[in-house]
Amino acid sequence: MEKKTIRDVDVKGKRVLVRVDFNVPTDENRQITDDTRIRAALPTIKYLLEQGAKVILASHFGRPKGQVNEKYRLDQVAKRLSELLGQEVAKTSDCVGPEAEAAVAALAPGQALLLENVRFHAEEEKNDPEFAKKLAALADLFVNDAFGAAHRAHASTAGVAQYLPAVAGFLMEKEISIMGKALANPERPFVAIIGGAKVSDKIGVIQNLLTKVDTLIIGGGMANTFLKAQGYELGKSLVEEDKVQLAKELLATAQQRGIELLLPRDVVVAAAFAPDAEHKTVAVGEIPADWQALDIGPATAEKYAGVIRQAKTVVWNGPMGVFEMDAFARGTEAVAKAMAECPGTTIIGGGDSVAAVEKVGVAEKMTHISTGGGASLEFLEGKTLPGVAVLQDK
Ligand SMILES: Nc1ncnc2c1ncn2[C@@H]1O[C@H](COP(=O)(O)OP(=O)(O)O)[C@@H](O)[C@H]1O
Ligand SMILES: O=C(OP(=O)(O)O)[C@H](O)COP(=O)(O)O
Repeated sequence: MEKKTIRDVDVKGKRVLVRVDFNVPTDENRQITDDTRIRAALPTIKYLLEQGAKVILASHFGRPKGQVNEKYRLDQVAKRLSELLGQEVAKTSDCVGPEAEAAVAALAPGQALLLENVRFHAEEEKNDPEFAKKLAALADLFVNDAFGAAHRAHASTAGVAQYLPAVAGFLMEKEISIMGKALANPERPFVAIIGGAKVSDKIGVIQNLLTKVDTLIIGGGMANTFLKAQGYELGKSLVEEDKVQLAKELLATAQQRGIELLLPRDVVVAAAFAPDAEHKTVAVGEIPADWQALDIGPATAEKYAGVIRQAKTVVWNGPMGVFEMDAFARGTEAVAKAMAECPGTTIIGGGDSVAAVEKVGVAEKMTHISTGGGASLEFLEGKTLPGVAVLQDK
């Protein structure tokens, strides 16, 4: 369903409440270590300012559990945003109440302010209607640009839309249109690569993708459970014993539907789960009893890369191995490089895979890198995201 966006409404002179996801990583000195999410919201913010709107930004930051916590104030974010916009962005010390109301009343068209962390109020995550009403009372229009938080049915992501007309910002529009098109109407061959630690985290994603893709590539720790389902011995590798039966069913489903499901044929095994552990490449049938598989092997990586390069649409979520340790990062790097070489639509679904493409230095080569980890997973599961559902249809 196509959603109305800020292009479809008149915003001139209006007070516009924009929910953004400024939940950025910071270091121990509260300095922002990656401002991607702030940059990603700039097109929406700049457009609204240029159109003469009064822009009121709201975001969560961390998980302060409904209480004021100095560690989770948004001052650094307001500072960085001011630098990126080239204009001062005021910041309030609470997201509702007299100070916030006064700050909004003082806004001129073309000015922006950032409200304090909405999660300082327990009512936010409870999606409390009275709290949503207070937030809504600050504005004339609600714009949701927080794709990364769109899987949360909270007051500032969903509740406010009960009281204000609600439309999508440009980031939200981009996320749902690129990933939506890939799922609904992909150019084929459509290849999905799913990795990461556990099958249990991605059951829904695999099930949904098995109704859409031509080829499903599986790597990372979760591949072990599938290999176990095929009868291989995995030694000390991470295997979810209680998911082996499910893996068998998923393998059968793929076969029935004529979907190619690729699993590792060789793996890098290590004598211990450590960066400097002794390691070697073996065929999947030859994993020593005391060793563990921590990466896909070179033959598997080459096979996967070949399939990825030929694809017209590729979606990737989750690393192929323990890529944080250099010795077990080759498989993930090979997938990242193949994605960069693929001339089709290439989509990275958040989480660790984003870190992997950045490490390899190929982030700019991707068609789209989602700003949401959990949100993109739920999107790929085919779920309706609450923060999207509340927006007006076109
Ligand atoms: N073979 C493996 N054995 C153990 N852990 C693995 C293996 N392959 C990948 N991992 C781990 O999986 C983690 C990422 O999993 P996950 O959180 O599911 O991915 P994402 O964040 O991309 O969704 C990484 O920390 C990585 O080290
Ligand atoms: O960082 C986020 O999620 P992500 O790590 O899954 O991308 C979002 O800002 C959502 O945060 P939350 O998981 O505390 O609701």
